[in-house]
Amino acid sequence: MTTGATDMWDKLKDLAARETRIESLFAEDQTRAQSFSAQTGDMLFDYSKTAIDAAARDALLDLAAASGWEERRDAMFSGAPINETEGRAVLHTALRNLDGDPVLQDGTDVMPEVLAVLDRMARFADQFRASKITDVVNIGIGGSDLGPAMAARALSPYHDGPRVHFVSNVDGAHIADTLRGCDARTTLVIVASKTFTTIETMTNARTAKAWMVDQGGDPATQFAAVSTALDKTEAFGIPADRVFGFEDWVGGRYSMWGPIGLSLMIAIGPKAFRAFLRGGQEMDRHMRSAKGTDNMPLMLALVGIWHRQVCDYASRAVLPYDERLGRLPAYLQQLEMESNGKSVRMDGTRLDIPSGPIVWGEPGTNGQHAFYQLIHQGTDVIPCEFMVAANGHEADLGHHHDLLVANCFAQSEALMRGRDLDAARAKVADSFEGAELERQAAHRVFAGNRPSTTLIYPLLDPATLGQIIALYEHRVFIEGVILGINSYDQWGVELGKELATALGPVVTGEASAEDKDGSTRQLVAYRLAHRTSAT
Ligand SMILES: O=P(O)(O)OC[C@H]1O[C@H](O)[C@H](O)[C@@H](O)[C@@H]1O
Repeated sequence: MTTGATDMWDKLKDLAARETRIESLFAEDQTRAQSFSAQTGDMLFDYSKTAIDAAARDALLDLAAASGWEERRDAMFSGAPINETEGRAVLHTALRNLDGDPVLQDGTDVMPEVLAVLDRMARFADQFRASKITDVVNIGIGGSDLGPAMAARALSPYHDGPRVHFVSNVDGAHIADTLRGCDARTTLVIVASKTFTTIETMTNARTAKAWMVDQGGDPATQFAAVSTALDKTEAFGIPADRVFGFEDWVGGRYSMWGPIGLSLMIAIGPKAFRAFLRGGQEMDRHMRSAKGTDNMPLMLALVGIWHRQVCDYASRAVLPYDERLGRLPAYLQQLEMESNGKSVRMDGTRLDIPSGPIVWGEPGTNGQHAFYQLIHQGTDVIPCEFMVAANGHEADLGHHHDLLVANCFAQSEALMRGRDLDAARAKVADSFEGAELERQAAHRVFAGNRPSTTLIYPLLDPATLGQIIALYEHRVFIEGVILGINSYDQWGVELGKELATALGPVVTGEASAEDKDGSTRQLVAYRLAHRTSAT
């Protein structure tokens, strides 16, 4: 790290060491809520309930400027190979560039092909939406599963096509439980895999094919594929007219905007799918044009940097007050942790500050009755990222939504304000006295001063979901640039895959475990001793 950069981090650490009381920032600045928020369109991102004050924000903005994130952004959009360890461009934004402005990759405009594939997807989706098909089974994992699975659930009010199911796990339970509810004669299977080599997906795809043949369906007309590896889809026996290709400049966890989103498009229809893309495109435009504190992805990223790398909080909770965003935390886990969970910088040197945080969460209000205890009173500070719509889709259940919103706002207020010892004493004064009162009161103290942000929007419609996902993608990108890491590779997933391949014949007894460690040998021995069937 350069001396200048070290100084910036040191300055930020000093600013964090002041242990600012968040509530007092509101007392000092009547306009704090407005000035520590960013807005784009109807969407509001409020980060005023954090300890970031004007000095801290300026220092964070200096850090961002020094990282050269804007040049890096422009390089990304212009098709430069910013994924330097794999020598690839990062152009998932082209998939939502609906107006078709040229995007050059190696001197060739990718947009005609992108838009042609989108049109083909739409024709295909319309054809199956109007057919006898009752069920669509998307077989994929990681980036070939989480995006469409998350969005199909998020956008269920727009779902007017066949049922969609998502099978990812190599655990036979997943495909078995899914296919049990489907009729092989009216089911479309989409095999979604960027590489078309992923063991889970290929195993599930072969099982689904055998099931279809066995149950009277026709894989020749009821299978489709989404991949960058067209030779492999052909070898699997899927005719070219039912294969949707994309290029290696789309990372797996950034791929739901293109053909990987086919299952979603069949569920909600091409029009709603395009609205989703349009939302993403709007966020791209905002991220490319809004300056400084007006730039929502930049501010979301800087809040992330402040909490993880400056304040050293190890995790962040994503807490959507929206039941339909139940898979968003899992989606963001891949997006954020696979992108920024790196210990080595782009130049091969060691990262000497923390990598990206642990991302986790569940929808509210459910989490309130489960793990929020620790967020409020545990010894670790966990920055919370709340999100909520001003309106629900259930017009006749407006009172539910009122309660949902009230709970969301109450949590950020409670985290910030806490409850001091006097207030805790007052709570129990009627029931206890003396030493017992003190003891009981101590348990009811909330330290408060726990940071949170809130993202709020009118309604979770397709365009809004597109905005949210693109917002988080850009946040990950900017954080990655500031850390100096490559957010677009994932070498950390390789070793386990290699060892699993080697262990395949060991766990069936065909190969010896003798070169393994004692624990692995014990586990293999247990498995073989208790194995009831050889399949
Ligand atoms: O789409 P596929 O090639 O089947 O890859 C599916 C997933 O598996 C890999 O192990 C990567 O960790 C993910 O980034 C990827 O999304």
